Amino acid sequence: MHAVHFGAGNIGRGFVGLLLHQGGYDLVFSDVAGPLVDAVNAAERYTVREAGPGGVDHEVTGFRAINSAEDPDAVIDAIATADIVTTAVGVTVLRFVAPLIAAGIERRSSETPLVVMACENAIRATDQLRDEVASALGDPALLGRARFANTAVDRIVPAPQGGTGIDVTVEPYFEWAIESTPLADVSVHIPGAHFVDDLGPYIERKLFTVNTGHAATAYLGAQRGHERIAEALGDLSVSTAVEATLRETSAVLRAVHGFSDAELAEYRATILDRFRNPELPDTVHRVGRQPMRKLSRNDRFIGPAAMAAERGLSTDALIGAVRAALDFADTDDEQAVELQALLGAESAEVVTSRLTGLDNAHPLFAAVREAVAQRQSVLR
Ligand SMILES: NC(=O)C1=CN([C@@H]2O[C@H](COP(=O)(O)OP(=O)(O)OC[C@H]3O[C@@H](n4cnc5c(N)ncnc54)[C@H](O)[C@@H]3O)[C@@H](O)[C@H]2O)C=CC1
Ligand SMILES: O=P(O)(O)OC[C@H]1O[C@](O)(CO)[C@@H](O)[C@@H]1O
Repeated sequence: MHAVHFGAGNIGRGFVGLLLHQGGYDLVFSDVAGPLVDAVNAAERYTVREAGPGGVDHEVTGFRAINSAEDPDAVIDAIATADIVTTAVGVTVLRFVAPLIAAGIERRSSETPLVVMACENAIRATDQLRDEVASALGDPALLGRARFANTAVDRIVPAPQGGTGIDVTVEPYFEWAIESTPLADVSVHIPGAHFVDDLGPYIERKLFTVNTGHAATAYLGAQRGHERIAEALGDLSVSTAVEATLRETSAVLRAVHGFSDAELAEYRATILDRFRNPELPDTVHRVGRQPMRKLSRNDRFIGPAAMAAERGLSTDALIGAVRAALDFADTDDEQAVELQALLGAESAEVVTSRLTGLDNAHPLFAAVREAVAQRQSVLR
């Protein structure tokens, strides 16, 4: 059995690659970063080190890497005979990998369908990938040669702290939830993954708790001058605001999906403990990366805040986190630079609709516009 995984980065090596290896798949990583591809090919094994209580080390072997920018044909060949294709490249990059997956599907001769799963922080990321693959296929009927399953992946994998090796440090916790219905006629061996009929509640609970909470910690922490996530949560003003933000998203999750107060409270507490892990070298810059994506319509802030506003639930803490995100001016982050330029160039009304995709009649619009106007008054 073999799997092709796009994106040999943090989650690719530290989570998806590790679990596929444990499931018995040989791994072909596909990446566009030349030095990373070379480093993967120079190694016979790498270590995934779980940092924190109960953490153990895992060895990954049986892998190689292909530079898809230099040798796309080799990637297409690998997909043509693969059992599984996964991605962890960032949701905005899916459209660039889709043509390679489509070409691999066209080149397949096996009767067994190819399993395709996008492991990105976004709702229905695999559906987005499937649509891109469909439009890249010469004959749309060939889509029947693949099975596309949405997933929710959860493990904190910080960026490596210097060095050129491919070992990776992760938290001990992980969760990989996979939609089972599209996979009814194929077998997938991933130990530790769990298969669910309806992924909707899982992905929204994950994105609107883990990712809302993590990003809120990053933006509120950066606003108060903190560098590390664990250190930011040690600041009572940050932890109080983050907890209030997550109480608001929990209220939405309870209203929409029927989770109980007790299970949501336990989920929030576990997550905040994970963020506080002092052994994880995680920074506000990594967790806050790409603020425009994070402020988009269906993502971790505007998604739950819109759902709350539509139901007459409180959004004050979520708007506070959005206000902090608007302050995120990391000059090394392309989207942070673009965001600050947009804030300086356009009216609050225009910034709000471009950034969030909200209609100005939406019940959340005025509160976001007010946060934007506040940020602009500081900038001008
Ligand atoms: N790091 C984490 O803790 C988690 C990350 N995720 C999601 O996983 C995805 C990846 O995140 P990270 O691994 O942290 O980022 P990363 O930046 O460490 O890795 C992404 C990799 O994708 C590669 N890449 C970019 N364009 C590509 C292309 N066209 N073809 C092949 N490879 C390409 C990059 O060179 C890089 O090595 C994101 O969607 C993120 O939201 C999800 C859960 C946890
Ligand atoms: O910032 P992104 O790309 O959405 O993904 C990283 C996020 O995903 C997580 O791993 C949570 O699963 C956090 O580490 C982090 O907040």
